[in-house]
Amino acid sequence: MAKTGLLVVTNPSRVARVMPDVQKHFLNKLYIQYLPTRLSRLLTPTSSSPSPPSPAVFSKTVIGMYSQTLGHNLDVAVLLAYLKNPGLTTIHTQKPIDVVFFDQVLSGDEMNAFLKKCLANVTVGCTVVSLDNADGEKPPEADNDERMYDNVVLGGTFDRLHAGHKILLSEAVLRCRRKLTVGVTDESMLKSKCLTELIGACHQRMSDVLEFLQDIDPNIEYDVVPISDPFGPTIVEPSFEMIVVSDETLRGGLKINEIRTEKSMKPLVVHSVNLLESANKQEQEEEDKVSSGNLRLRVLGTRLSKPEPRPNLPRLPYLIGLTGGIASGKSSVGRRLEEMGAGLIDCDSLAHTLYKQGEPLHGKLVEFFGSSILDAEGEIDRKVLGSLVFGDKAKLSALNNMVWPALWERTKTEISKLHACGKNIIVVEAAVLRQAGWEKNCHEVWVSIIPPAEAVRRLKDRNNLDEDAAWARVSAQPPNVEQIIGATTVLSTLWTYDFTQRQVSRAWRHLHEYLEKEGFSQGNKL
Ligand SMILES: CC(C)(COP(=O)(O)OP(=O)(O)OC[C@H]1O[C@@H](n2cnc3c(N)ncnc32)[C@H](O)[C@@H]1O)[C@@H](O)C(=O)NCCC(=O)NCCS
Ligand SMILES: Nc1ncnc2c1ncn2[C@@H]1O[C@H](COP(=O)(O)OP(=O)(O)OP(=O)(O)O)[C@@H](O)[C@H]1O
Repeated sequence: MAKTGLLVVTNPSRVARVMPDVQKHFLNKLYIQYLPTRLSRLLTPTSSSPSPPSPAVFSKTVIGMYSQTLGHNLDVAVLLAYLKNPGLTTIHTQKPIDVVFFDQVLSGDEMNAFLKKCLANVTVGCTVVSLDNADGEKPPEADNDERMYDNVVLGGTFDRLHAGHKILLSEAVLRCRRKLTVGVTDESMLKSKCLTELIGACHQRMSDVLEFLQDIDPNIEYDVVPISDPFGPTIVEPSFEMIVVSDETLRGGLKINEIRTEKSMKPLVVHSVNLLESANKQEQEEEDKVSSGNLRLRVLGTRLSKPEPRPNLPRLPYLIGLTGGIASGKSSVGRRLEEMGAGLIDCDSLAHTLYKQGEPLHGKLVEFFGSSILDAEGEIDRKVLGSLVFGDKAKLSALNNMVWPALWERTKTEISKLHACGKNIIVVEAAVLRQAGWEKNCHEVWVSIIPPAEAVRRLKDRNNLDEDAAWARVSAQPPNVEQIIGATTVLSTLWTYDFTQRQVSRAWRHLHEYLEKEGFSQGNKL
């Protein structure tokens, strides 16, 4: 079950040291509360100090704490409400806390008193752990930019909210007194992003941002809005005072100010944060910075969802429908799976055998389309047939209605043959898997994707098509976002052959783990 922890730190430089102990508790979410004044202050509050420091002084501390949790695969949220309002005596979290860690040795009484008095949301069996870590590391320096603003703004895509995003959002919250507006890019702005198909829906990203913000400081007003250009509300709303950007988006902030000045609006204070570098690059294809693109790359070849139950199918042979757009690399993925031990059926090649003279389909097609589709030897000329159906929906659908059922019958025969030869996992590679409704005949679907522009490039190379003809082919197909709906595994052949191989190996390994866990093997070799 998902577990949530709270790490109470008195020395923020010690987070990295205590993380391995925290990890032993199998958490998936970790709140961090930095208490610059000692715990005893929270337990026996006196009147708050006459002039608490500006929360902005904690900027480097907060950034430092996020950096120290990198590589631990945990959803971390550094709580800011208490740092902004030292008079608060209770720590609020949206998720109930199952375990509280302290970065210092405390008595059982002290820890239980903290649990009772200072935490608003704990589970019934919440436990406390005192992590014995000697002092040593110096706390980070305070930030000397102490300015705060009533109205702060920032923007982003915020896919798979990561530590870089959280730093940016925290910088805004620390400096915001009243209202924070966050622009979240809608689908129209994502076309050029790598693996754009794997970016979450705009409403989901907006709700993740809002949940994070309400966790770290529930005491300011949030307005999270979709944006469909790089400026969002910043060029129409005069009340904004400060914008938070990073080194890489600084130019966007400056452009906003150019436009505001042209429109006689006060320019924004542009607060820029350094890019957070990645601590654990897992693939050489990843960027050096912490990024959503890296997280999307890591998803390739993993299991995205549980397959829908298929009570209509025998448990073995286990059938994987492999599909994807034209030139997306289906065949090369299929071949790799075959090398790893799967049975492979290439429906495209199989279809060609059905067109041969003597096959029932041959006669049916001649009857429907006429003998003009035959070549001198009496074989069906697929090019001529293609030209008859291309651009004529009714004819294309008539052809499909003849070919698809016959092709699935032949596929079933091939499946039986491969199973009889000992293949318990069989890959059915078919470009038309979805359109023909064959996903229901398979236990699960895997999809290979590449950006449309790359498909065009490959078609020009491989099929000698000109640019327009290549685009016509690519555009006639269902887009990648539709192809991946319900797929358990997504792969992409956009990078090197070696990276494709690593994705396929990962997918094959994860599939075996899943099949073993679900009892598909029943003693059979998979
Ligand atoms: C057009 C914009 C909003 C699109 O956002 P983008 O797709 O880059 O968002 P993404 O989710 O990748 O990142 C969001 C923000 O976090 C920053 N960020 C991302 N990774 C990191 C990191 N590792 N370290 C620090 N900051 C990071 C980005 O630089 C960006 O500022 C952005 O690029 C931009 O130009 N921002 C400046 C202007 C602005 O904020 N406009 C909207 C105002 S509502
Ligand atoms: N990293 C890569 N992994 C696999 N294939 C790649 C890669 N890079 C380029 N390609 C090329 O992409 C082209 C398309 O691959 P393939 O024939 O496997 O696709 P396909 O989806 O089966 O195509 P189609 O449906 O058009 O028959 C091939 O020419 C292949 O060499």
